[in-house]
Amino acid sequence: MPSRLSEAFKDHPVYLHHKYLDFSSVKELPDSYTWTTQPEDYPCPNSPSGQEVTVPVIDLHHPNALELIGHACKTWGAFQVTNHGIPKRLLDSIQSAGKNLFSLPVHQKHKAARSPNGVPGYGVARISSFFPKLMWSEGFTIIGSPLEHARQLWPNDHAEFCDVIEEYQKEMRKLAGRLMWLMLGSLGICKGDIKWAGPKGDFAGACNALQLNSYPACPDPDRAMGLAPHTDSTLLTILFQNSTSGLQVLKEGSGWVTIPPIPGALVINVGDLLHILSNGLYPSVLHRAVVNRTWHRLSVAYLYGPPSNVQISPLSQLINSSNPPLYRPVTWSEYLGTKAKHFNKALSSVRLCGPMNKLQDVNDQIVKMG
Ligand SMILES: C=C1C[C@]23C[C@@]1(O)CC[C@H]2[C@@]12CCC[C@@](C)(C(=O)O1)[C@H]2[C@@H]3C(=O)O
Ligand SMILES: O=C(O)CCC(=O)C(=O)O
Ligand SMILES: [Fe+2]
Repeated sequence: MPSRLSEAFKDHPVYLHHKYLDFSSVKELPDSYTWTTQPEDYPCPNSPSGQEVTVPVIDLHHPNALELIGHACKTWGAFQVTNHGIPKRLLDSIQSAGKNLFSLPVHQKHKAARSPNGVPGYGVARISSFFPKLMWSEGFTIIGSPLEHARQLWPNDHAEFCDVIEEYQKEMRKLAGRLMWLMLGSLGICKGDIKWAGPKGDFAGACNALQLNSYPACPDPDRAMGLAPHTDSTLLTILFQNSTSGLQVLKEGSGWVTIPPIPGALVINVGDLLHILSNGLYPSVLHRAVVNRTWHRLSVAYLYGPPSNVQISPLSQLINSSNPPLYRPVTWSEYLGTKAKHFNKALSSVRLCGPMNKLQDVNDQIVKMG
């Protein structure tokens, strides 16, 4: 069983046999990037009442932030936060760092290519192998220090990139710990209840991955897909998006709902491990990224999880005779391996027999496309 995050995929290599595209030179969408969709893939974008719906925007200094977050996790599995303490300067810097990286020539980016059974490096989303068509995006994954790959990208000139990434990781770690206690607090869980949060309750052993996503402007956006529908295999994900919209979440009864970029705000997604920890009370959110004809879009996802060897299972405080545990214990590394093998069936594959009609995993509704 792999014990480190960077080894999570060693038993599930992904070989993607295709030439990387120089997106900027493509004038017509190639067939391999053309997604054919059925009308039911696009459920009505507004609520049945005709009212516009959008995920809650929560000021972290609001006196009722805890309750607002609990409600957002239960009903949406996603929300935006403001007043989160991440300086605007750092958000601007991470955006420039991402822009510099993705605007390098294709052959240069390939020098930092992700290996088939590895996690860090440049490449297409790992979930690509589950879809017959390619996604109109490229990504760069960082686990721990960015140094090794940054050196391959900029042999003499990587210090600034590394400094920004390291500061971003440090600030995100603090924010993720804060959000964890707000989310857990809203479930009635207190500091002493989570042993792996460590003696200071700062989740010092938590693991993370940083994913930079680039979505170039696309000649035929209605037939392309930036990032296919998926849930994150995390406790929570903190997502920065530039000023171009594209992120959508699936909301029951409303269909795909766009999360509009708000300057300075960050998007928080509930991941599969929080789904398990909360025994399904906070369901992980199915989301995707669409593309557009005019604007380049950049997003930076901070994927946050427990120490890789800690077993995550439904919290005992949430279990009683009418609420039996719905999931078996699983480590983050093991779950990532399961996801690499079963993708949208990963959550059901760790589910214990239970009242399936009471709670359906969001992944069971995953949209068939391609
Ligand atoms: C920790 C991780 C979650 C992730 C796989 C990874 O090892 C690093 C990349 C992450 C990411 C980002 C884009 C979407 C996603 C589904 C993918 O293909 O790579 C997620 C993975 C995940 O949450 O399962
Ligand atoms: O680009 C986005 O908005 C979504 C990115 C995402 O879902 C991810 O990196 O896991
Ligand atoms: Fe995601």
